[in-house]
Amino acid sequence: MSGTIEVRYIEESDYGDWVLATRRGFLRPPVREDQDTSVTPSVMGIEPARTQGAFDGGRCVATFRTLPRELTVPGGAMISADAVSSVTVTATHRRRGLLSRMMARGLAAAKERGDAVSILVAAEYPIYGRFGFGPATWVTDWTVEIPRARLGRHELPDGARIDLVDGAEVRKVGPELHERVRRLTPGAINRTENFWKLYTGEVELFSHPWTEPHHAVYRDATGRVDGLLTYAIDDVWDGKMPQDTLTVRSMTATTPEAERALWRYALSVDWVVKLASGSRPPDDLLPLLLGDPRAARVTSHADFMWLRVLDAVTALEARGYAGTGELVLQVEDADGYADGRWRLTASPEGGQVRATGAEPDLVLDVRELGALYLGDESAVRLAALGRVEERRPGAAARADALLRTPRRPWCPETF
Ligand SMILES: CC(=O)SCCNC(=O)CCNC(=O)[C@H](O)C(C)(C)COP(=O)(O)OP(=O)(O)OC[C@H]1O[C@@H](n2cnc3c(N)ncnc32)[C@H](O)[C@@H]1OP(=O)(O)O
Repeated sequence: MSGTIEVRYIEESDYGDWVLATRRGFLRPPVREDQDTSVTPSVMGIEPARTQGAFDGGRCVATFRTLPRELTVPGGAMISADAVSSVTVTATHRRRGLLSRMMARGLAAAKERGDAVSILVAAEYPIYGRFGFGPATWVTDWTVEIPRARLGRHELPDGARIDLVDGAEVRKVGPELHERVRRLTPGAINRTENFWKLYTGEVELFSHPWTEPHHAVYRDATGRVDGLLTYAIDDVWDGKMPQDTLTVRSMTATTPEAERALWRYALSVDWVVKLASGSRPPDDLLPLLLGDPRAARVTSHADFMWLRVLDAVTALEARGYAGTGELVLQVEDADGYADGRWRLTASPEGGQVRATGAEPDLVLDVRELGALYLGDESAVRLAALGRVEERRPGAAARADALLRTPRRPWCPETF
């Protein structure tokens, strides 16, 4: 019975047991006695005050933690986000309400701290809607058949260059580059020092054995680092013919020039016949950069970052709006956090949100607000699905004109 199981914030003395529980929950092989997992908590950046465990007879059987993150919203502002991670329940203890208990406590703590939203990367689609989260960003993975791509000859812009660098150099230039990338990318979050250590293999997580990747840095004519591509290449030969695949681990850039140049570089490495793009924004330049876009086949297209609005006023006032207009939204939130009827007055100068008694234009659950918030989902589409109720004709289209963004939001990493 879940009543006999204690759900609580952990202490340092729980670290070892808690880490083993996350491994069990994520179905990783059991740890042998001679294997040392003691470094894992510091690499993961565990903060006991934000880390819960469920304990049955003193043994950890469920895990849940949150990370303090800044989330870029449309318009370029950054809001404080409670990033949920390491959610597991051991197979013997599933479906007894342990996730529900940890989530209820986690969301209450985030609201109390003043976080405007909670975010997470969902392992499976059906898990988090019931807790008020909606899919806010999506990702597409492509596989490019390079011999069919018709890339043509191409030059770097005058004075620009691409250099292969080692992990130490990435730790020097990567953080500053990402600070610029994330300001330009609604849906992106800040990266910690630990992120860069893991990215470059300076430290390793016991659960993720490391293989050294290649790093290519794009510099513009002034020497400014505008892009970073990290990739691995396998070494496959068929008789005397190379059949290598280049797999992108990460690619971010601050300018379209850098992005185009890094894709072209990756698509023109000798011996490589296939490129696996990794998870990209669905409107990535990649397919249309090819002479034959059909050479890029979609290998996966799925929801990625889910978002739960905790404070409708702060969240909606923080983001930018392309158009000018007013909208009365009735947000239904069973947990009460974002519940209310809100009048949004938006213009390119910003948004103002006030509680109102006026008739609503749209009635929607907080999940749908999460899906709409970063500009990715369409209110017209949700209305057609019956998930947003349009009380005034044309209100969903007006909402789209205010909320949607020219490029789709994207979160470049799992957290
Ligand atoms: C942000 C991240 O870390 S994502 C990683 C999530 N973790 C995983 O996927 C690891 C494998 N799965 C698990 O560990 C567990 O199944 C969890 C954490 C997903 C769910 O934990 P549980 O304690 O079983 O969830 P809980 O009992 O609170 O379920 C609440 C409700 O959600 C439903 N639910 C929970 N998980 C799922 C799921 N994977 N698919 C569909 N429904 C689900 C339950 O059926 C229940 O519904 P009900 O109230 O109508 O009966």
